[in-house]
Amino acid sequence: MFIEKFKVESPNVKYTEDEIHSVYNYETTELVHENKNGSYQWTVKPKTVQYEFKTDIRVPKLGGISWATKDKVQQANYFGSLTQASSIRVGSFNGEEIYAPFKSLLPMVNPDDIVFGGWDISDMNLADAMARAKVFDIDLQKQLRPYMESMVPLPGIYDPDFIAANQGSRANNVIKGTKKEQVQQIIKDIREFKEKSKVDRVVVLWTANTERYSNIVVGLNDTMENLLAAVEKDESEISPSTLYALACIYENIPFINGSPQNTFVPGLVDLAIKRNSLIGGDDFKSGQTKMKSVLVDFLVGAGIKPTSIVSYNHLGNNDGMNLSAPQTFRSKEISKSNVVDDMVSSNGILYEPGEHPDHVVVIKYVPYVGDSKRAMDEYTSEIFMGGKNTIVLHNTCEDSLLAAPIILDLVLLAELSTRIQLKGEAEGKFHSFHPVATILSYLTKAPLVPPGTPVVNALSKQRAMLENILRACVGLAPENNMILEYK
Ligand SMILES: NC(=O)c1ccc[n+]([C@@H]2O[C@H](COP(=O)([O-])OP(=O)(O)OC[C@H]3O[C@@H](n4cnc5c(N)ncnc54)[C@H](O)[C@@H]3O)[C@@H](O)[C@H]2O)c1
Ligand SMILES: O=P([O-])([O-])O[C@@H]1[C@@H](O)[C@H](O)[C@@H](O)[C@H](O)[C@@H]1O
Repeated sequence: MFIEKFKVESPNVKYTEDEIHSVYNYETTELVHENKNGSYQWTVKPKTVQYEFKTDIRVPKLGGISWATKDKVQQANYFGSLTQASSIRVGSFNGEEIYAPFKSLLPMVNPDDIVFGGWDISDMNLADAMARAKVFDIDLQKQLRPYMESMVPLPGIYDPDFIAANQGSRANNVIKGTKKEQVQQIIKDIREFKEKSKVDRVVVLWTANTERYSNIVVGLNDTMENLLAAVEKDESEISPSTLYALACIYENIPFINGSPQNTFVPGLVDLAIKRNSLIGGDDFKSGQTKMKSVLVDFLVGAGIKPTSIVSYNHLGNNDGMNLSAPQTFRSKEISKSNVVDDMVSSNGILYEPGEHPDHVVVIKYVPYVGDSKRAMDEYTSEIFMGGKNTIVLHNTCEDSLLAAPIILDLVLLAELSTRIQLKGEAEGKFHSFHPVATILSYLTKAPLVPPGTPVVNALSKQRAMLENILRACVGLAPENNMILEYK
């Protein structure tokens, strides 16, 4: 059964006009590794830590359509969005499992209230850009055109050294000046957008081209002080994405990197932490990699040993054209390759220390297929008694239609997470989550995490983490799938 909304009645949950306050017992474990009588022993101690959560439920104002296709009249939807189109289990009723919308857990911005704006190094209006992208059906494009042709991107920060040379022909809408002046212009743009649109909050995402990795140089971008000094000196090795992120951190506006490059150089992470300004990324987890973080988790979790993973895809959109350059492809190859590391290292029965599957990533640019990405994967694994198992997957999808709902979720969840405060029993006062937003990891290929903390890529764990944190905010226990009532 499916219900639209619910309210939690518990001594641990209090609803006021402006917030939800919950007291939550976090069940975790404390591990001790000690030498006992000459041999080391691991001791696992169950531990309960009481937290309090406060969620501001005053949802800010961040802007229905049908169209004919060759098959039917298609209604607009948010399929592919975790917050808008997935559900959570709230319990059992008369022997029936009861589910509710994921978004019913906590008040979230209504996507229809989002006002869009942004920058692009191309001055093409969004209606013509929509036509150039060839993603939407023609009847939908015709209906959207009146709303989009007046939307022209603000000039962007362009540096040909960081993206493929083939992008140069579209760079006719760029901010001139030094890097410091460019950052100041982005700040000015943000303030003017906020004033003109009358929105309450702003979230900025990098949905621009994949850049090459920035070189991490001691004295340039390794610390906050060095990075800011480098901007003052107009140092060349500071990428456009890092400059946009810097502007957002100055304005305390969440900045999320939807691409694989290392926008968040160490000095920028330092600054975000110092200013408690949310940063998140990297690289939207939308298709082939999302599947990989499910399949490898399943295989390793089943005691089957993946030994070879080959991920090939070709696509013909502008992203694919930009990725046809070695230096930008390398950024994507890194984010698509590291996604199995946590799952492999979780099973010392299958893998020796340091052992990992052969893993190859190939991306080719084939203009004819446009946004219809064709992904082909081959997973070879060792099974019982020396057997071999090979799984081959073929996956065709409009790459942009997979990414758009991910982008929406990143905006909504980043905004929501800035309204959550928490306090451990040993802490004196409430505080926000750590500004490096690990909570967004379900949506990214290469989750950005606070320095020295674990990276989790297994999709089921990422989703459970996110759902259970939001459940804790309304005093609900983690979903443990035990359903002991029926056992
Ligand atoms: N399924 C997906 O579409 C998907 C999945 C994961 C990651 N990504 C990443 O998302 C990003 C965008 O993908 P896309 O398919 O929309 O690409 P796209 O090429 O269609 O759009 C990128 C836009 O960014 C603009 N641009 C480039 N440099 C800029 C700058 N410095 N400032 C402002 N604008 C700039 C380009 O002119 C272009 O219009 C890429 O990095 C891609 O790797 C996409
Ligand atoms: O998300 P995913 O399908 O694993 O990875 C995709 C790549 O396979 C594709 O080549 C690239 O253009 C997209 O930006 C996206 O990163």
